[in-house]
Amino acid sequence: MQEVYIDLGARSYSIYIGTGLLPRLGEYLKVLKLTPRVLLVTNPVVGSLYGAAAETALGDAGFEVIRAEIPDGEEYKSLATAEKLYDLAYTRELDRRSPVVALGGGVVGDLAGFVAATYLRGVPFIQVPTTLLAQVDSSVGGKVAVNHPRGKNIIGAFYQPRLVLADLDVLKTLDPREVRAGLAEVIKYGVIADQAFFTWLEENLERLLALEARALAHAVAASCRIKARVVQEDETEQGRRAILNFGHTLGHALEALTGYTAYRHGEAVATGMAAAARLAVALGMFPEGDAARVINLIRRAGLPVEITPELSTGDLLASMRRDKKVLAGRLTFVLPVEIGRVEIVRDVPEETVGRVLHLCYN
Ligand SMILES: NC(=O)c1ccc[n+]([C@@H]2O[C@H](COP(=O)([O-])OP(=O)(O)OC[C@H]3O[C@@H](n4cnc5c(N)ncnc54)[C@H](O)[C@@H]3O)[C@@H](O)[C@H]2O)c1
Ligand SMILES: O=C(O)C(=O)C[C@@H](O)[C@H](O)[C@H](O)COP(=O)(O)O
Ligand SMILES: [Zn+2]
Repeated sequence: MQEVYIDLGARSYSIYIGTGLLPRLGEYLKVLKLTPRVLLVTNPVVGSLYGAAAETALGDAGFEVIRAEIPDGEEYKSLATAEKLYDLAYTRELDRRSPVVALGGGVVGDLAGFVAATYLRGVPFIQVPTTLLAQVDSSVGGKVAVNHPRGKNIIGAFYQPRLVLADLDVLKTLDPREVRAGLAEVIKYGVIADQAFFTWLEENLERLLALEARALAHAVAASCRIKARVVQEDETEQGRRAILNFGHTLGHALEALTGYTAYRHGEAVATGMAAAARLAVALGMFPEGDAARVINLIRRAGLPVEITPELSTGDLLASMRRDKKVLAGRLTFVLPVEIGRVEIVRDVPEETVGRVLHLCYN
């Protein structure tokens, strides 16, 4: 088992990564000084696979579990779904020390975290991420949110979990498409912060696609360490944290413009990272050979590097103008200068962005 500690003063916590952790969920919660009633938020897919194990673990430790299953899908990461959870929490008399436990991927985690941040102005929140993407990214760092129909994660908060329990065993039941989507965010860490990790990914990608245990453990822990470092430096994204948004300016536009149903988040980010690499080359910031390495690794992971043709450049630009990184109307991108280092670039000319987007249609 590996522990990654994220040092945020009073909001510090540990991320535990290893096998056999889900059956020990109750033990981990017991030391957090909570009241016994737990709201376990999951979805029908994860609930049928792991809900019973989580309930047994919590029950054995003396907790009373109220299980809430939200429908599966990004389109349900919404205020309407959150409202249903508020109703349940109120009806079942959850108090200020009743924990909300998210058992699922990033959709469950972001939504449950948003409810935990806002119900009674904040109750304890625990992340039990069950997708690769959630273990390497969404369960860590405290961004919780729901989507607006037109904009991704538009309604949200910074609200740190008290604990993250990443059990690698649960990744065995993931659909291969979800493994690939998770790898997009893993590749992101190599590009933004760690050239050696990027090279390791080039050399070990097939082991990860095959869910080889040692490779997975390394990739999850390395990713969490990078994310922890960035979040410790800039918890509420006043500046540098935005590097974690590499590939997301276009990625979020693709998700929102397709009604949150066409792309997995990781697939949209993969397309956005390929476009950002091309944009950095067009701006003379990033060597063409390095862009080719980034795009090639994304392709090898079975992820898209081209935009679905029916989305127009105009619609994409309009959506990207509403990105959260935009200040005073200036389009903002996270762009690589070398593998392992990115810069936050404001005022990228729209004409150049439009030209690069054209290169991204298949
Ligand atoms: N808060 C953050 O910092 C952050 C970071 C990255 C992504 N996100 C958000 O995370 C979301 C994407 O998360 P995701 O990729 O995990 O998608 P997801 O939550 O939709 O899960 C993907 C699919 O896998 C299924 N699933 C989950 N665990 C499983 C398991 N162990 N076995 C079998 N099936 C399983 C789910 O039911 C779902 O169908 C997006 O909303 C994105 O915006 C947030
Ligand atoms: O933790 C962060 O910071 C990130 O940007 C991680 C991203 O992978 C994630 O998709 C996040 O939810 C995007 O945040 P947003 O502020 O652009 O909505
Ligand atoms: Zn992301």
